Amino acid sequence: MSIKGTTFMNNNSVSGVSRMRQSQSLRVSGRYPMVVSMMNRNGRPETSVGVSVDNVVKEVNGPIMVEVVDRKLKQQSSVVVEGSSDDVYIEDMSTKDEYVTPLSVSVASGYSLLRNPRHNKGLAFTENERDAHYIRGLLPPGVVKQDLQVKKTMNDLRQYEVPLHKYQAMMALQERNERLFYKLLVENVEELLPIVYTPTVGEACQKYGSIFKRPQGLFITIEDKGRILEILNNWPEKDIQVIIVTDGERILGLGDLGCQGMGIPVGKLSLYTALGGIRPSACLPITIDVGTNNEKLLNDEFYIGLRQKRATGQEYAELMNEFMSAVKQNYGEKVLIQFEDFANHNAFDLLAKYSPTHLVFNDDIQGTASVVLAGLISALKLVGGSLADHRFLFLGAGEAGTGIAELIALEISKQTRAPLEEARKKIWLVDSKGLIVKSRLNSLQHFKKPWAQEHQPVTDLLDAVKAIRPTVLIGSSGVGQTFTKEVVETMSSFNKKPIILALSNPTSKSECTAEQAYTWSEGRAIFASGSPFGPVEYNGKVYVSGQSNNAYTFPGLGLGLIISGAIRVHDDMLLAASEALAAQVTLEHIEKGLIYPPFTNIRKISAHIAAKVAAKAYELDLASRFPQPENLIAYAESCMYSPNYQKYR
Ligand SMILES: O=C([O-])CC(=O)C(=O)O
Ligand SMILES: [Mg+2]
Repeated sequence: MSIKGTTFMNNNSVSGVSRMRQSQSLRVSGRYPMVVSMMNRNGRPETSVGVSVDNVVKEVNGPIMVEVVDRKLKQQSSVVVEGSSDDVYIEDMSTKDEYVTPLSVSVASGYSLLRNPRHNKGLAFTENERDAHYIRGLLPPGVVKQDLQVKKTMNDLRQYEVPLHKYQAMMALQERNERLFYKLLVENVEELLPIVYTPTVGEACQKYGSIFKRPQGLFITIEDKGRILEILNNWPEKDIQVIIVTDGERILGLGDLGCQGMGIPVGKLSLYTALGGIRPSACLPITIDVGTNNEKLLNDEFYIGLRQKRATGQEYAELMNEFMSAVKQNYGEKVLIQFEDFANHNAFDLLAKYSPTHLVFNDDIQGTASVVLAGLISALKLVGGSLADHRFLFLGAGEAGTGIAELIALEISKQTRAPLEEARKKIWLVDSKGLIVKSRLNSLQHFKKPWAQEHQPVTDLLDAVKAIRPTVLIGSSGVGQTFTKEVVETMSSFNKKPIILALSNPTSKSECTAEQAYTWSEGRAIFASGSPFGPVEYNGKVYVSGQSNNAYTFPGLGLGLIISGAIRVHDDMLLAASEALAAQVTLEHIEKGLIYPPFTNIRKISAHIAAKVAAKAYELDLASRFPQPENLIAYAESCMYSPNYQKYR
């Protein structure tokens, strides 16, 4: 063996040190930014020439070659690699030996290795690994491949009939063997998405107090004021790239679940890894607990959050401000913060306040919008016309409703060069008080004001459908069964192919089911929903509907922001994400009435979205990683975390 390597682990991030010989080629690979430095014998950065990395200390994203070409390089020099614990490895090009740095010499071994979900492989540890890492005898003698583990675990999961039990089994797997969890998820995405994500995650949040086993993210409470930085430092990972944060006030359409909203950031971040390829150690779920106004939870003996009413106003704002500053201070300006499931009265303000200074986006306002716009672009291939030729009616004028409306208006305005105010006139919103019209202007919340149209008051959805005669009906109200038979029939009476999107989650909050949409429209509706529905048979024909859920874009959007080192999110990036997603819908899908591609290919879809988003970041001068890769799609793919086991030396 020609490299005498030592590696050591500190808080799960890894440094690999390898002594260099003269004229030796080492290939250092890592999927995400790592720092590669040449050191001299005193442990100082080596400045002598002879190393073909252009800088002595270099931040790189993909595999790089560190090649020693000059005999002047001192024998004692070493290459030091610092990166994530997941993917960094060093390969000696002359011998083709591969060294996986995370598990060498002094890293977790023996029993603690089996208890470390990031490195545990269960029965897949080879004979050699069992000897090298002191685990012989701690496992039964059988050695199995990861593929067989996947097969067995899927068989086990399918034995459970109750979705929540499958969810619990998946969470237990994630805490036992992270790579196996992700391999299952990546390879069975359509089957497992409804388990680790919507709709089952909604039920998991409702029962989170009872099913909670181990912390999967950080809890920061209103009582932690002044100590947020300290709390962030308690998290074992330091190199964080994505944070999803909620305060639990509007979890899906289920309302205020307080601290139990944690299931949402945990579930969404597992999709960042499975669907977008962000390495798990770079993902941090956070729940801000300022109390809850949910009386049922406050009186529930198993509730795990603060037992107090929600803090509001200045107290709330100060906590969020400290949080946002601490995150930036700790993880730098390129950490992505995704706001998730905040109530309307905070969501818009937080986004407006922190967009100019932080890399933030709100998934419910912006993520959902980019997915819906993509679906509409596809649907137009079925119904004809351009966006500007259509009339849109929303039930629900909160985050999703106004967010989608605004992105549609932006796209119309871009396509027709009409002012935004003109474009907005194609879009009508109904809230709990009826159609949003000018006469209500004074009493409207600020985010609804741009949507007040000149029209006489209309108090309910059915009358609004009759009055506006929309071609597209979008539900984002969080109230189930509001697209009644009469509403769908009326839509179908003046549209050959009414576009009906029932976006509210989970399934119980869907404005109508797929079956209702197809039956009541006599098979003519172009339908998609936020939570998944199975195929529906109507009049001897099978209808498959799409899932119009932000899960299609946030993983790819996040990946694009990360690989370009974006420092801000721009609306044009959301439009780019929509266009990239719509471009993945083939004629074959369209002919089946599908306005979204299947989730099976989601990693490829995410790479395309990431590439378009990253390209936009470079174009808008918001990127900070240079040089810009030539082929952004291939680059995005090469950066993705692989759930396959690594060989341990
Ligand atoms: O989580 C989901 O399925 C979509 C979403 O963001 C929401 O409904 O709030
Ligand atoms: Mg959400």
